[in-house]
Amino acid sequence: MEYHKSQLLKQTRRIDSESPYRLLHCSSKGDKKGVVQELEKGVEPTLADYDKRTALHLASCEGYIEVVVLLLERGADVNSTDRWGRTPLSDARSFGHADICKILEKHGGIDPVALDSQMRGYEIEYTEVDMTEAPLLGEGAYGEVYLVKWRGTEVAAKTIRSSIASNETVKKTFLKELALWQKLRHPNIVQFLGVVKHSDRLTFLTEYLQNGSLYDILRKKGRLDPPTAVAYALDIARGMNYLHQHKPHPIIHRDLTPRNILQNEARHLKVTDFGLSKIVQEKNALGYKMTGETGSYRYMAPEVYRRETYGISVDVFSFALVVHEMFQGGPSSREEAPEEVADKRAYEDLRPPLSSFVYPEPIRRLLRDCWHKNPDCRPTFEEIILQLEIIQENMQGGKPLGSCYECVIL
Ligand SMILES: Nc1ncnc2c1ncn2[C@@H]1O[C@H](COP(=O)(O)OP(=O)(O)OP(=O)(O)O)[C@@H](O)[C@H]1O
Repeated sequence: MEYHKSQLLKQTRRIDSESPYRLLHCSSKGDKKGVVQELEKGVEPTLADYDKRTALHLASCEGYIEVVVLLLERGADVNSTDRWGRTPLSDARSFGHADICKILEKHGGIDPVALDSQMRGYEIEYTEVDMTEAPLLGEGAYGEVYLVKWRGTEVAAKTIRSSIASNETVKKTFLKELALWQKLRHPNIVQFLGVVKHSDRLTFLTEYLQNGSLYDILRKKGRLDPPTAVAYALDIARGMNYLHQHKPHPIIHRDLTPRNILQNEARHLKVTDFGLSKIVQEKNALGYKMTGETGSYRYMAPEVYRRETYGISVDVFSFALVVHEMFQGGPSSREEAPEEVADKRAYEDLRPPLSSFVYPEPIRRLLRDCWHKNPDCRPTFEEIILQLEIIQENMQGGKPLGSCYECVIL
């Protein structure tokens, strides 16, 4: 950026060894020794030039990692903003210094510039949403969901608890996930509509799905008949395939459960709340924090539970458990605590039973592949869709599906 160059030139001209601005000069040159000398002379690490640019801004945009660490250790303000409203993290991002970004983020660094540009285009005026006497649709780990009217249409308003949203890092992560969600469009992905501006709480709108969650449906109806279960499985797999094939990077849901799958009036299922599970509901003295462990225990892939590195196939594992529940009418090992179930799956390789009375042979095969203990052996959603389409065709064509005694279609 041009202003950085002219900035450096101006600074170089006016620097002499006695000037406190030598701290800025040394930081912009990566001269760690010089920075130490200046700080030891008593120059404040928060010193800024007339553009309000600090030593941390300069070291961050020039990519001097050691100087960045040193300045942070000596009390530099990680979120000081310059005349253009940029923080050191904004600079490190613009110049592609990923390592420095990580360090700044670890110290609570935020990037208001990026957030602003992400927010633009999907902000909804508070006055456009009538939340008075809005009926409550449900409550989850992050907050409540209300049925509201926006531009004459019924939509769902998700409010995020202030105990979560008041933590700047968590809020930033949330907004980042929402910015990503905003770009997605697929018939099996719940449509994100926007973030409500000037609300006293962090609130966002999504399309409203009249029939509620798959969790509610299974509680009401119990076991689904095989053609319905296969049609639902296809809906979920198509939505998930869209997420996994997202460019430039796949989107991992991390918390695919019957509660995060909703049904519309036409009885099609749509996946919701992906990525939000990164913000785990674990409270410490500072509020909610993020940990490596994400998602609900009952549907958690063993590698996630063991806190190993993981990839997109964690969602395939969860998908298998959701499909299993649709045929069975609810989760297996209901009496056991979810964490205990996850523990047994991770360390004893335990999986739910696949009775031949309930599960047609091709479904049994598919589920075994999908919850395979080796993540690399699990099929992709693209492969799952192909298999489910064949199963569906055979059902519609009246071909016997194998040893599912209750559901052979003749
Ligand atoms: N877009 C929507 N349309 C209709 N109902 C919804 C919508 N979003 C959520 N709900 C209802 O509100 C309930 C709470 O949703 P929320 O996403 O906050 O939590 P959850 O998914 O049930 O649980 P968790 O937060 O642990 O994932 C859901 O179970 C569902 O019944």
